[in-house]
Amino acid sequence: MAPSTSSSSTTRPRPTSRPRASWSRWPDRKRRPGHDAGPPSSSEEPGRSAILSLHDVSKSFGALKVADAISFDLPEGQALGIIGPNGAGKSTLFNLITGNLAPDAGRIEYLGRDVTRTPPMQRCLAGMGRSFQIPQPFNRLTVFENLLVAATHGQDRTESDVVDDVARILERTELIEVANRPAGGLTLLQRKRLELARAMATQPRLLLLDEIAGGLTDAECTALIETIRALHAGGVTIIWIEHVLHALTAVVERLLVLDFGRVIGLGDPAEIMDSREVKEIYLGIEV
Ligand SMILES: Nc1ncnc2c1ncn2[C@@H]1O[C@H](COP(=O)(O)OP(=O)(O)OP(=O)(O)O)[C@@H](O)[C@H]1O
Repeated sequence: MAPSTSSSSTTRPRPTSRPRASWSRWPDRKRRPGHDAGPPSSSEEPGRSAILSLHDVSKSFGALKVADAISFDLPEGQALGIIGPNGAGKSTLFNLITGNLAPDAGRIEYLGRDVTRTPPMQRCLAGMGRSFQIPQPFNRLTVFENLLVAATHGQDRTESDVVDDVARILERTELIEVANRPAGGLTLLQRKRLELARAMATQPRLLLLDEIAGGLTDAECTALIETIRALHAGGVTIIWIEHVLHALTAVVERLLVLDFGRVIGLGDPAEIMDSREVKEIYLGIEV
């Protein structure tokens, strides 16, 4: 499919009980980028420790290899874009990073700790936030209530503890005007904003965005880019899977290209977009 939008689905885990992680208070969420704890992994940028490192991570579904010895470091504070043809394994990679899938081989480090077998909820509590390709808010709850749930679920915070945070997020994601509207009645752009806001309400240090610009008009996309840019400027590390390339390259500092579960390119966005592999495999241009 041409790089623009995508329609394949991703299953969202629904809140169930309220698991208490033994290290649910780790790390200190007040710390900002550059004040990391734990032994740093090697990073491609000297002086910036890696918030996330993958070492030869592999995953197969039966005979289909969807992650093939994937390795990379993500320096804290960076925005990394992930592109690749449909079925390349991009959402699977997110599921491996967040713990929704277990790798067959390899190691994943987050904030200097081995989290390869750590359950998704504990990774979320440690600051991994995620938006899903298909927004699935609680439709009968208002926008505000959706954010209250996201901000308190599984955490030691009550609704009154999070009200100020939620109000700030409503402003930053431009949802204030619809705060008291049921999520089921929102436009697509508002649903995308709510998806972003719900991820932000979990207080992420690392924010994973899965095709959040898909299906938006150019004007809506521009508005969303500005919101994501502002979040990134506030210090949040981002990994963003996107087929809307102009949106992605307006924000990210590095691009990773996946094809059949393999990393076939990683580096400066302009150089990556100009590479033969991307032109031939992803853009379908004969070089
Ligand atoms: N749970 C699963 N069981 C079996 N096959 C799966 C499963 N999840 C994904 N796949 C397959 O793995 C491959 C990679 O899927 P994935 O959703 O990660 O690709 P993607 O790059 O995100 O694609 P898109 O751009 O269309 O969203 C696809 O062929 C898909 O059909």
